[in-house]
Amino acid sequence: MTGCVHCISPPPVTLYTPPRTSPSSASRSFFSFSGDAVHSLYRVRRVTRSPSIMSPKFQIVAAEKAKPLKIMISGAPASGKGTQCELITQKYGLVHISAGDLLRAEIASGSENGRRAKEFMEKGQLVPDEIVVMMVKDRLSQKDSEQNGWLLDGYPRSSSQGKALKGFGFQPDLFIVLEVPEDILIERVVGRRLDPVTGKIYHMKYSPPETEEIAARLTQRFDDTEEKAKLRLKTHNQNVTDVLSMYDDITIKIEGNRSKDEVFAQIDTALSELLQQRNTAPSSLLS
Ligand SMILES: Nc1ncnc2c1ncn2[C@@H]1O[C@H](COP(=O)(O)OP(=O)(O)O)[C@@H](O)[C@H]1O
Repeated sequence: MTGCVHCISPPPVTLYTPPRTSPSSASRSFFSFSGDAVHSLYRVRRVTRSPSIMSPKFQIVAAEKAKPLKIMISGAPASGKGTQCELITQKYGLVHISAGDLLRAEIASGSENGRRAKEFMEKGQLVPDEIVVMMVKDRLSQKDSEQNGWLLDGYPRSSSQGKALKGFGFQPDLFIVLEVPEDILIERVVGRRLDPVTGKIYHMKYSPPETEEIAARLTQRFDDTEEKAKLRLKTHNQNVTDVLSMYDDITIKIEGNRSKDEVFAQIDTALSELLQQRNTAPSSLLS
């Protein structure tokens, strides 16, 4: 990556000046925080010509964005993935890529792939790889995902999908697995509703809509009935062990049967630690 002294963008960048006694540390990275959001890591290195506008000998010569975070999240139906994804993307600025949402968009488009996908989704089964794999790959390859990092939700759900992901060169940094007891999952699924206007997810018992107006427009996913949720859960249980075994070394299991803030606090800690590790290992980070 190349850059120039005038390319200091985005703005919340702080100069790092290494101690004079340690010339070897003239190249280093650090976090740039703005409000609540972790924006990026930037490399600061020594420049040979010292321009007059900046008195230290060190300045940002390239607003080089370090490798963005690549996170996967998994969990049974209604384990809280959607809610946590919203909180994660708000704070970390990652692109949320939900396999289920991509498939629902495909159905809504009226395409042949969408029609076929719906047949499997109705039965709570996995949609065949020939439909899902390229759909997810294409989304991961888009510029925003490459630049900002991604949060992959509901993918991979089988070892063949995991292998395909690896084959395309997508290597996640962390695999978050939400664990929730089954009886609670079913109750969560049947009470779940979506506000099509705001995209907000409600639960008729645990987080009911604020107004009558919102209540009147709420929709339910076609596969959020008890019968279909049980089928989805069965499919999930059949596949989860295979997928977990592929990502043993980067998996964190989170107890999902807590308030959304408590669950997020655990995830947030893991992500902050991950970023911190990168901060203290700059060479591997920026290579
Ligand atoms: N990676 C995937 N591979 C195959 N089918 C998928 C995948 N992700 C989602 N689906 C299909 O979409 C349905 C809905 O998925 P999703 O929206 O993630 O909800 P949930 O995880 O609550 O079942 C699944 O039951 C399955 O039929």
